Amino acid sequence: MLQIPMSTKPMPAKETDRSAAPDPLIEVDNLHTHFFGNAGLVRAVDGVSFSIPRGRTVCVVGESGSGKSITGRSILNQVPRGGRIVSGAIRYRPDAGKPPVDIVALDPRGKDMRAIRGAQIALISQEPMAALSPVHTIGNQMIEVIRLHLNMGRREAKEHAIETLSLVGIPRPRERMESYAFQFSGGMRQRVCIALALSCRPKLLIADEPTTALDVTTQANILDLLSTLQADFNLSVLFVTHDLGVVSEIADEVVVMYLGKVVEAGDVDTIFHAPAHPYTRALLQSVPRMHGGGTKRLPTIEGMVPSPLDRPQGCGFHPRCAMAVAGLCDRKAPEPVTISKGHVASCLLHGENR
Ligand SMILES: Nc1ncnc2c1ncn2[C@@H]1O[C@H](COP(=O)(O)OP(=O)(O)OP(=O)(O)O)[C@@H](O)[C@H]1O
Repeated sequence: MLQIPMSTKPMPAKETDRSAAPDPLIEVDNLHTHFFGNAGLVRAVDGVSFSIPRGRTVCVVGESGSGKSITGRSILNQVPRGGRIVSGAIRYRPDAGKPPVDIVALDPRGKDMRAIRGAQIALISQEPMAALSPVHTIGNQMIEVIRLHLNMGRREAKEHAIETLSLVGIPRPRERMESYAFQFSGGMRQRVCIALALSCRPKLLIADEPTTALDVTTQANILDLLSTLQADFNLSVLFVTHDLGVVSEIADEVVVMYLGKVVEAGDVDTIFHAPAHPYTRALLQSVPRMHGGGTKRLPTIEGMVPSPLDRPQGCGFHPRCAMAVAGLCDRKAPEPVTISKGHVASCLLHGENR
């Protein structure tokens, strides 16, 4: 069964200026990231393409194992042990109008990638304790990162760290510089992680389920904070989540993944109100509604996500798809089809796939 937590607002709420910037910050182009384990090859990311506009939030959604996190790690050029990017491009354009840097072409441990990771592209994840050192004060951790990337002296870096803690809503930030991670509550600790991630004023924040471990009120506060910071710093955010309620509140664009592939992508209103892929429709139907649902049982998607080691032939979703056509969907792999401007779906029932 899908793990999509109850949200108080399952429908889109975000007002967005859609005069889209033509020059995206990041273009992921036909990316393949694989793991080479004893059990076999796992195509965690299997030909993924999408872009992240400047100052916008792109939410990546899908069931567990669909490749959301590994897509984020690939953009950081920090694939976990046993895996690597095998092909594709990740074009990063820090300066609009200038030629991009291909992150895939950079040595993951080299100087150029280290100058980007953490400073220009930063990560916050579900577990703040994993990102924070238990033996160094918050202040020292922030000062170290700031000095490493921003060429500041210790005193200037300290003031910059205090200012950043204040920006994320840490009370008495000068005093709290002396605290250790365990001395903060869960929500405050996630704020500290956001401060650490934003301390070098990155252009892209990769947020991997950052609110999943938090209670509903703290989650809402953190989402509000991210929206404010995004507007203040023209930050782009890649937000990885299971929770379509969260997506409805924060996304500009949505990328729906299944078995390592993008099955549908488009702006948030289109994905919520005119989804084209049966998987997206099934995900949306499985979200509990606060109003109008009566006592009817909630629909869920039949079946389990197949093992990545034993992928179905044809469309990966066909064994669970209510609309699958025998002899077609179990044989032919769908290509992405443009449904309307900015709206793409990979389904054999659409466009040239038919
Ligand atoms: N360190 C690893 N070693 C081997 N395989 C991995 C590793 N990390 C991820 N994978 C595999 O890559 C695929 C994609 O994993 P990923 O973590 O990106 O999924 P996800 O959509 O983020 O899921 P979740 O929501 O559960 O985090 C899965 O099949 C997973 O088993």
